[in-house]
Amino acid sequence: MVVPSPTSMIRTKKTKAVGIPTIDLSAERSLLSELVVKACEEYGFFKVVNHNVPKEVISRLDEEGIEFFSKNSSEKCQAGTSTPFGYGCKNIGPNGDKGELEYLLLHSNPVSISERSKTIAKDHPIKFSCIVNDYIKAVKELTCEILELAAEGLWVPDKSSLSKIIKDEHSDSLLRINHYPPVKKLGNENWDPSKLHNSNIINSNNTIGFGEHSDPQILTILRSNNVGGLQISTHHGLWIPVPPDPNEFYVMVGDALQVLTNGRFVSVRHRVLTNTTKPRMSMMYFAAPPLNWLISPLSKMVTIHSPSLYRPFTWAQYKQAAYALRLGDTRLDQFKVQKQEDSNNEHDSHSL
Ligand SMILES: C=C1C[C@]23C[C@@]1(O)CC[C@H]2[C@@]12CCC[C@@](C)(C(=O)O1)[C@H]2[C@@H]3C(=O)O
Ligand SMILES: O=C(O)CCC(=O)C(=O)O
Ligand SMILES: [Fe+2]
Repeated sequence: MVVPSPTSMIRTKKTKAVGIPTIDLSAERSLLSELVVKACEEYGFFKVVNHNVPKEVISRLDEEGIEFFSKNSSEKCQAGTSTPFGYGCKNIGPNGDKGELEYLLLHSNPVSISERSKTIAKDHPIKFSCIVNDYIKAVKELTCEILELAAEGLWVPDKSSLSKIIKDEHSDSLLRINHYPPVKKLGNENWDPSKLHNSNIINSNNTIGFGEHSDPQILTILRSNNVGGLQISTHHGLWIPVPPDPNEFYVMVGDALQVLTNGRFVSVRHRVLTNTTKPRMSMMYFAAPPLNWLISPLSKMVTIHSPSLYRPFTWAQYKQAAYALRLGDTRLDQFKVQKQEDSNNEHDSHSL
């Protein structure tokens, strides 16, 4: 069932109740597929409960994250500076984006994990890789289950047309563990508005942990400790705080799924604000296609009345475009099919 969770209910100025959908995966399948499609259409975001990811798989990765981030900075830097994989601190991506966080970014490939484990967990690399692999295996199964439900709900003839992209052995999926140390509220005596310029301070209480963006991949499966800060933007541009829940997962529609569904699902824009007293730790599985996978709307999503909105591109081309842009940029614009009138106008202006 989709039930707006009471803690996530907030009221806009027009006193409209807005709640994040929660989907109980133990419900009946035909109902579930409808609910997944509805949540993906309305928010591009929902929470799943009764997800079958074992508690120990989650708690063991949690412990590894806590142990790693409690090390001193020179020890953490030995994990290799993020280019893009390894340890990163404050710098997000290659184009000058910054946030009040540190993170570990890993490729989901077991060979890559095994290599990275030697520098991330020097004294127990094999244990660390097993814990990471177990977590990835479990969340990958959850991702495939959700993608199969989505395909069923969209009445796509081949129910595996989305999940098979993630199941491919060359899938470019990633795992990221983010750690947001608390950022103290500025006392009035320190309050210098000139310092606001170009900084991550958005008001006197919170700083930006991770700036507004959408995830480029197909689906993101997110889990965090009990400290909030994540916010999602509704299709109307309203920011909704997401209540933290260490036992459950949140699911986000990414840009690639927006294309595969020909815009019926829209990737969710989100951001993280830091807490003033407590550290937030979150872990994201970014489910992605193989690099050479050609991404274009599923044929069922293209009709005479809803022609393809995007031109086909490979995941490698999309990644290249994403990495050439800033975090908050809308990268999909570059891949949109131009409307007939636009191209006519363009033609007119050229011929002037
Ligand atoms: C600024 C950037 C960081 C990012 C790559 C990018 O150029 C634009 C997309 C960003 C993002 C957001 C979701 C997770 C992530 C790993 C990804 O695939 O795209 C990050 C990239 C990153 O942190 O390297
Ligand atoms: O840390 C979070 O809760 C979300 C981080 C995020 O959006 C990302 O890493 O892409
Ligand atoms: Fe994100």
